[in-house]
Amino acid sequence: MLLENKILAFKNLIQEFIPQYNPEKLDVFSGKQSGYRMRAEFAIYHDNNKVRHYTHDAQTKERVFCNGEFAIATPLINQLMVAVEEFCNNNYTFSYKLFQVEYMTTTTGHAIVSLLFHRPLEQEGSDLEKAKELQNFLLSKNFTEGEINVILRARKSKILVGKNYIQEKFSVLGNDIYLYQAENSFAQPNAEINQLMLEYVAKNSHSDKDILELYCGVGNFTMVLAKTGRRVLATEVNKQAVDFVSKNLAQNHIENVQVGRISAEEFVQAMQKVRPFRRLEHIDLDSYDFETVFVDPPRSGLDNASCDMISKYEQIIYVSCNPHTLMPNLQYLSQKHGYNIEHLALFDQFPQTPHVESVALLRKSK
Ligand SMILES: C[S@@+](CC[C@H](N)C(=O)[O-])C[C@H]1O[C@@H](n2cnc3c(N)ncnc32)[C@H](O)[C@@H]1O
Repeated sequence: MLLENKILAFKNLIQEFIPQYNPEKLDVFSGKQSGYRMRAEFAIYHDNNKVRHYTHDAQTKERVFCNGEFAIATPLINQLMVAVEEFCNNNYTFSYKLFQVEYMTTTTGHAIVSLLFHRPLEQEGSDLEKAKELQNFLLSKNFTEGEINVILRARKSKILVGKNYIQEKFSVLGNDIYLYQAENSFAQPNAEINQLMLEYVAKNSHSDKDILELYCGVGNFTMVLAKTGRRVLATEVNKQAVDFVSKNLAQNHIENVQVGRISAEEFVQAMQKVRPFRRLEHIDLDSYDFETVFVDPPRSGLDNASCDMISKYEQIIYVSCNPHTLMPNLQYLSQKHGYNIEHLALFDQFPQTPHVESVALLRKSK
């Protein structure tokens, strides 16, 4: 889908849900049209003892084979895909129950290749050996000077050769940010656009008081908010992601952030003192003086209780990957809680697809 059409669709939603906002004030950020996807997953088709990567066409739902020809993915993913097929086809007794392969890459040249099987894995035997062989085979191709990590997964078992995370680097308004991105935790798929979003947030989140962050993942935005706010309380439901926030804070020498492993819905209850949570025992909630709330929810957006909770604060920064849930949330926050929508920005994080990312800046009307 062309960017112009996405902008038009976004502006139509603005007019439908928040007609008080002038759509011409929409900022638009775009980047590379191909080679932008840092992570991708493919299903595996078995064809006469050969494996083939495929995905589905979004419109026709038909299988599209894409060995090395998945234009929106990074060149490294495409190179790895060809090599993984070569290895699997030369080792078909290893790959015969393979059903999915996932690739994660960074701009710094690191990669994780995860192979998912419908069969038990031999932890000590040939599967471990094959995983090591695969890693050596991929490294021998000299696609990158970075690390290549290999993971085999099956029901209730996993074989790891290397690490389950890779280090990404962003440069935001002159500051370098290092970010471990972990297998099985969320990572923004488009590094170029993520960098633009980080800069946008850095420019618009200055606070002399504290910042509350919900849905922080491994701390992608947290590292920026730590620089723009006095203190940050970041929360996230995924345990592995929370562990990586701590690692990311440490590698960036950040000390003004606390992290809580709690769902956004439970955090609403914690703030309303409905019940105490052992997982928040290390945090003195009453010591925080929040001025800004930063949210980056999944596609489902925020429920009304979460909107009601965050509406106690002066400023809201809302990052969304789904305009169809963002807009009703903005309507609710402005109509029920008197927020002024100061700015909307659209980021073309997923060129050649209908999806967009957007950021809304809201402030309590005086
Ligand atoms: C769109 S991702 C954003 C992550 C992070 N802000 C980033 O930029 O990488 C949404 C995150 O919300 C987390 N999540 C999903 N449902 C949640 C919930 N009910 N409460 C708290 N976090 C949740 C997911 O694990 C994921 O890390």
